Amino acid sequence: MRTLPPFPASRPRRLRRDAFTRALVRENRLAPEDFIYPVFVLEGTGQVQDVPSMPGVQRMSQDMLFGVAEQCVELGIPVLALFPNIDASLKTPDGREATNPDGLIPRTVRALKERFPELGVMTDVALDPYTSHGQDGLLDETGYIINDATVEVLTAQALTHAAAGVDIVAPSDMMDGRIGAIRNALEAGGHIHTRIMAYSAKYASAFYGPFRDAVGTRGTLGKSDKKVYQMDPGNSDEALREVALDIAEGADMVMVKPGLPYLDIVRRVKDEFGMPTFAYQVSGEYAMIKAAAANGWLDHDAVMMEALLAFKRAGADGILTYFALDAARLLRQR
Ligand SMILES: NCc1[nH]cc(CCC(=O)O)c1CC(=O)O
Ligand SMILES: [Mg+2]
Repeated sequence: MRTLPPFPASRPRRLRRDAFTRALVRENRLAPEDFIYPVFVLEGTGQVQDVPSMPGVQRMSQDMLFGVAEQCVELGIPVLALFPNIDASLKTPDGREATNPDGLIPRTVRALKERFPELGVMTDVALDPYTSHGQDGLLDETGYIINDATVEVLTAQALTHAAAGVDIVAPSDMMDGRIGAIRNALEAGGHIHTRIMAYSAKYASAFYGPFRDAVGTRGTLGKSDKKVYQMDPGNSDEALREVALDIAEGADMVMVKPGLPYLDIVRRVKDEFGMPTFAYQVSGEYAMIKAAAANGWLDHDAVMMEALLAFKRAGADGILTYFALDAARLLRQR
């Protein structure tokens, strides 16, 4: 950092005096194009269910999702991220429904791409919504989550989504080597345009609770955790190794998750690799802001925009956020 002329030549407050100079020198800005909107999909028609731990978020059937997709297009939100709420009767220990070409997600992808070709669609590659135990992979007889056999299923799942026409697959499982396996299979299958957004540095976080309500894995997972594959919250250098591996294996974009408590990781990843870098403002972060605002303890819109701007300042190119519609609407009004 250059040495500055001392006070009173330097008066940093000069540039803060008026809104016009604040705007002129502002280093980071939010735009609707920064957002990816995660949505929860259900079977059926005309279905809309509130998620109590995520006020303002609803699971909905495909037909109800079209209205949301339309709003994204109107507001300039570039991508919808789909997460399924799978019927309990379809959950098995091996999560085989995840590779059903006529499953809920492939059908939803086809329907969305047909009606809204200009809207990007991203899908989650992971087994947790499909397994009867709620883990993101297959278990051995001791209950350990097996890596390589899981990668095979994830690869089949990603191919199923690609065949349905998805634009971006986003493996959120944290198995080793899955990015390379998926990339090779996509190339071999002629899906050369399918982008991979890798959940590269995904931590074993307690902030995912409300999401597990939304996809219905809170019950299946029970008291188990995901610490044998998701990262330890104490680690930072390890995130760089994870990101390096995913880039080497063929990730187009990388992600850090959760968001706000992990902005130091976002900054390190962006500085080290200069890759398109995303952050996931997860369900627990959303729920905290909603709960405080509902109590009148925080100003909802102000805190929402400040938190989202903080991601940009930390170096994120985009943010997965349940606030996408609200924030994009506010940005429109300004
Ligand atoms: N593959 C599971 C998955 N994909 C996205 C989230 C969390 C998203 C959120 O909390 O908003 C999770 C939860 C988990 O790992 O248990
Ligand atoms: Mg990894």
